[in-house]
Amino acid sequence: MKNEDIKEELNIKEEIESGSDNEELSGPQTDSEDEDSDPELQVIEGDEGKTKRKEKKKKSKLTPEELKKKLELEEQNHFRNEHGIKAVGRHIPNALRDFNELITKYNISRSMVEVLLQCGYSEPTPIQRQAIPCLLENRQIVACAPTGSGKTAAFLMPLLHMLGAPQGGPRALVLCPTRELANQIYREAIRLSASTQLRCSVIRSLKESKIKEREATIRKSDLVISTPNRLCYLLKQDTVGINMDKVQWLVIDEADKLFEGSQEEVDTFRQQLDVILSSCKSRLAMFSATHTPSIAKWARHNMRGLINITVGHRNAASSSVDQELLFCGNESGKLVAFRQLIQKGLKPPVLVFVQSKDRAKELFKELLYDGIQVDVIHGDRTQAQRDKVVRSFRLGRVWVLLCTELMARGIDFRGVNLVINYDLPPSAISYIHRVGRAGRAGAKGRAITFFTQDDVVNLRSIAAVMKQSGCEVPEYMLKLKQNPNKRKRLVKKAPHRDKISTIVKKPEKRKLDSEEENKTEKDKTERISNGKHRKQRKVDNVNQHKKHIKQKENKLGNKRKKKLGKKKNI
Ligand SMILES: Nc1ncnc2c1ncn2[C@@H]1O[C@H](COP(=O)(O)OP(=O)(O)OP(=O)(O)O)[C@@H](O)[C@H]1O
Repeated sequence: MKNEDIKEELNIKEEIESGSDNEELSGPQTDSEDEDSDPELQVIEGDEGKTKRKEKKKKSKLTPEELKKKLELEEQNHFRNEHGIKAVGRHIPNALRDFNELITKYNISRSMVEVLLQCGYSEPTPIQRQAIPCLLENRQIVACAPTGSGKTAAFLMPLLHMLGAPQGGPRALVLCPTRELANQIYREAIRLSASTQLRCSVIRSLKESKIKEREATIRKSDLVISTPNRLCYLLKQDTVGINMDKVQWLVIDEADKLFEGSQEEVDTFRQQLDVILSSCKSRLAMFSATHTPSIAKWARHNMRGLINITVGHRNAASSSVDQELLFCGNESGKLVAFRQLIQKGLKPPVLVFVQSKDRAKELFKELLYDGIQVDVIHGDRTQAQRDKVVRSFRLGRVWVLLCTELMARGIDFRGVNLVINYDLPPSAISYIHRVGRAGRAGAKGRAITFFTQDDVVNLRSIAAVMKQSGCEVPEYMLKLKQNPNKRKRLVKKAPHRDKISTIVKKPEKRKLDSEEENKTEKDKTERISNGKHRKQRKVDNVNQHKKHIKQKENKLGNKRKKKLGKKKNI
């Protein structure tokens, strides 16, 4: 399947991103400010066809300085091509050759770079090569790079350098969609800021009793990490005196997630973003492994001097994950297939995705006594339980972690060998993030996606993503007919599936039970009152029968008396 088809499948229109050199941070940009209408705009990409187009440009004589610039640009183009980096915008900073350049060119302290090396980061990943210099040169960016490619350090590293010495009070904010991810980013921030005096904090608890305490911590922090909900809640508290005036940088991780969902959810996030942006005048950077038209449009209109960075193919699954589809027929077939995988021997850690909290609970009940160290995480568990499960999984105490979409984005569990999509993901975007929990930081991983006859509607887009990342997919899947309306509905509401259970059904009893359940209250009272009538009728009948016997007895008695009387009279 061609690249264009995949974009169509993902419902993603290729948009022409624009940039402006104007360093003002807000105010709308006109749509005419696109790359074609701007002769100064650089388009740097891994596609040779586009570079050839540039060669056709006027062949005027260049001054030595212009020639030097041109050669440097060509060299940079080549370097970016080698690393699959595409950048669109004006005056794009050169990509990093190595971490040493941070010291020589950007004055980053040697101790900070040494921390990177201690973390095992011997050389920058492609997204780090391009995003770090952009942020260090104060450019607003929208960055799209594969799952597990080091986007977190790509924004934390420059933020921590730019914050410099601690000043007490938030000057950089990182927003992300889940608390688990916020905790993870916080941990990475602590690790990377080890050589500094900077204070980092994550907004965790919103219990009334804890607000004051949390507020005090945040007031002292230089870098704050939060979900939008929690931050907005804190900002709305009358008592809270968090000053956001000093915030210079706002980073939105998993940005497309916060811009997706129902219209209501998107509107809520945009309102939250407005609240946050109105309380600070910061520069903005957005990161994700997937990119949608809505985010491109929003960024084009709200981010001045924007640079769009893409690594590899946009909206592609990580090429280091070996992906396969497994037809299971129906829901009970899935459980059989899962148990067969266990029998063959699963190599932990394994992540298993299901579509809802209820299904996560059902599958957990089923697997609890299967002899594997299994646990479950979903939105109905308390924060303490969720934290404990994540910790146990990281420590290897839990081998198989059952989870919902909650864990699909951003979560970095070292060495996840296998991701099982027990339920087919609702969209290709969700699929990319779920399978991206394996095969991180260059490691190899595997993903198995179960599907049944009912899942065919979503299969083509997922098969297309698989094919693009080099996996084998049956040809017929790429030609399956699609129903866009049904697909959209599935993204909003998970399809109905039979309960995950191997408990043997007792059809007769179950039928009676379900009949009972289906009865309305009126039916039930009618039945009760009918019952009463029947009982009453029975009593009445018995009484009548007794009366009748008595009457007969009486009659007989009278006859006898008369007879006796006659005899006495003789
Ligand atoms: N330069 C580097 N060299 C080696 N490993 C790195 C480097 N940068 C980051 N990593 C490691 O790569 C792993 C994935 O990084 P990270 O979680 O930032 O990925 P991501 O791109 O944000 O993924 P996702 O899209 O799933 O959120 C982490 O374990 C991190 O420690």
